Amino acid sequence: MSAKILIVEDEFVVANSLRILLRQAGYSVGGIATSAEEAYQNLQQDKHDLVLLDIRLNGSESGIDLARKLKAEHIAFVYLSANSSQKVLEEAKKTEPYGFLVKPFREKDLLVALDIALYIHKNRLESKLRQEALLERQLVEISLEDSEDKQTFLTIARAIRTFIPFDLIVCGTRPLPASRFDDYGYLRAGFDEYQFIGKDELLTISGLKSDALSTIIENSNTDTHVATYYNGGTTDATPITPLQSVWSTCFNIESFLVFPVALSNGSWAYYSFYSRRRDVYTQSHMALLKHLVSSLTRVTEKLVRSEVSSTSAIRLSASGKHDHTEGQQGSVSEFKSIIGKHPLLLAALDLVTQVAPYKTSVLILGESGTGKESIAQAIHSLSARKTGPFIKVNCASIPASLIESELFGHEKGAFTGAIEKRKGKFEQAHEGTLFLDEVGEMPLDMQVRLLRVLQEKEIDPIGGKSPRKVDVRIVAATNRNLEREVAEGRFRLDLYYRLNVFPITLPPLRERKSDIQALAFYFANRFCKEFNKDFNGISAAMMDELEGYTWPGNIRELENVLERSVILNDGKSELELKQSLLGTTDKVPSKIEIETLGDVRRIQRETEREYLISVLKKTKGHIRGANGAAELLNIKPTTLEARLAKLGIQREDLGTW
Ligand SMILES: Nc1ncnc2c1ncn2[C@@H]1O[C@H](COP(=O)(O)OP(=O)(O)OP(=O)(O)O)[C@@H](O)[C@H]1O
Repeated sequence: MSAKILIVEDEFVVANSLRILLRQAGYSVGGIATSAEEAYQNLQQDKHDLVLLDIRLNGSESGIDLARKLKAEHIAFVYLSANSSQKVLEEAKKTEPYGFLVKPFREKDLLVALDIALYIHKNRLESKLRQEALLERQLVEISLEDSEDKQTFLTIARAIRTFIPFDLIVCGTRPLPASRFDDYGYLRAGFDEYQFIGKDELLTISGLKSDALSTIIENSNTDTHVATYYNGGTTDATPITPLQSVWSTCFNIESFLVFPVALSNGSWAYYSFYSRRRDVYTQSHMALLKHLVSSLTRVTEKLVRSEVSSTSAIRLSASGKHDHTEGQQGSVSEFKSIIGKHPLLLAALDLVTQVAPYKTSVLILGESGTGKESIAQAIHSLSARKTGPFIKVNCASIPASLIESELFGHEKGAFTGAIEKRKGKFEQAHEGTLFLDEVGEMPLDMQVRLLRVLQEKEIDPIGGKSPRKVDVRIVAATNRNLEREVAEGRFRLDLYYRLNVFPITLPPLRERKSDIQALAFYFANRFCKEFNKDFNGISAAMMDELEGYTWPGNIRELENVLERSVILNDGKSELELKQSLLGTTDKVPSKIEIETLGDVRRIQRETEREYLISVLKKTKGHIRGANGAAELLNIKPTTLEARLAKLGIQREDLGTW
């Protein structure tokens, strides 16, 4: 059955020619609307698969206003606009369109954009519906479990977090008498680590006296309405209550969302999701909660102990002594080697758990060394394909002439030098995951072939007689800005959309500096074990410098710095930087140009080289034995020899002593 499309366009001539074109291409056109209001009526009367949307429309609402509603209702839409100013594009981008075409466009571009939009929509919708059904089932199961209230709330929080991100989740009932404060919550302290926050904790963290908190509560009996809040403003202009202000200030909150649930005894329970990031909450989060309201009510009834007091208030049992930390870091074992608790990292890991079980293609974006490969591996390990192969292809390192045979394989004799049949990476990854690293570097002609494989799910080995079916999940990664690559003609738009079904962006290390210490200790421990040395901590000066540096090479660079520090350490004292990261000591010229990751690596190598040469000079070139360089450095002679070879250090470099 052909997809049904609604055209929302205020210029009749344009709309009519679109209608003709779409019908010729085999689509069914449900109607033409000239304003957002008219479009809305159309959509309520009739189900459409996709909306083609102009930004400037008749009436008070723009295409972008309409898009927000479409997004909340999971209706696919593609913008068609003559307006491509940066400001409009940015506003439009926030609505997460399925495509954007700038008028005038070619017929071919429109048809490709529609094909891709419908593909993405089908994939997103399928995974969303499966996930919603899963969450609904989880909530029902939680409502049947026999556990204590605090634990029940934590289980609810854990189930919801991949759908509605939060750094702090709070629940409470209203009306709330000033004499009693029953709200409580969990602060997310790691991927699966939560800290309980009740009245005592809030008083300690806020520094408020009990009386002051009571006054705040008296003035905070919120109305029973749904709202999202952005950095001080609210979606419906309702003022933030003093109590919400306290939570926000104490935990550096930038945006929050409140969802009330009506209880059978006439009172209300409130769920508040707080985030340290701006503009996190959207209408689609609200739509999800509304969709789940019956299972959420059921589980909330269980959560709220019906202890009807004289004021007929409901009490949430959050009193008594509490453990401060519930759950444990890394209970999802696939994440055990992914260190960090920064909200940006946790948000990315939540997306990983959300998408991993499905076959959906994933595009991992992030600068070099941010952990893209580690995340690709976690996606594989969390999927049903985990027992199948995980095959990596680095698209940047294969010469253009070999990439086709590398990916698709060849038959014996297919070309000069093909002395035997060879399976390509796609076939090797059958029933597993193919990780296309640095996909932005793939030559354009290979992009066409890759797109065909993704569409047809079959490969054509070079010299083969017929195509072969392959069942492969694609996870691609790039450190390039693919949108810019598309704009500059180096990356195909259709492949971009096909790969970008589920993007996950990893933050650079300089944006998650609070993780540097944990990462540094993790790497220090790992390398000390590897080099068989005792770990005696990291000096305060070194830690200051690690935290002050901007890390152009991200986690990989930090890992290298720690490896070098461990090698250069005597195994008896704290780790130190033998060379400033900022290149400020006299060994490195102060006006050193550090522009690329290559520069960073070069400087690291030079520093290590100089240090090892200076140690070897002290030992008069002796590596082994008592007072040899290996003993001074407290590493195995074979390890030192391997390092010397890697750094190209030879006897001549030591000069005379
Ligand atoms: N969160 C993390 N915790 C601990 N180690 C990490 C983390 N993220 C990455 N690493 C380590 O940092 C190094 C670089 O990570 P990885 O190779 O996954 O980065 P990448 O983004 O794929 O790099 P590139 O773009 O250069 O291919 C690896 O040794 C990896 O194990």
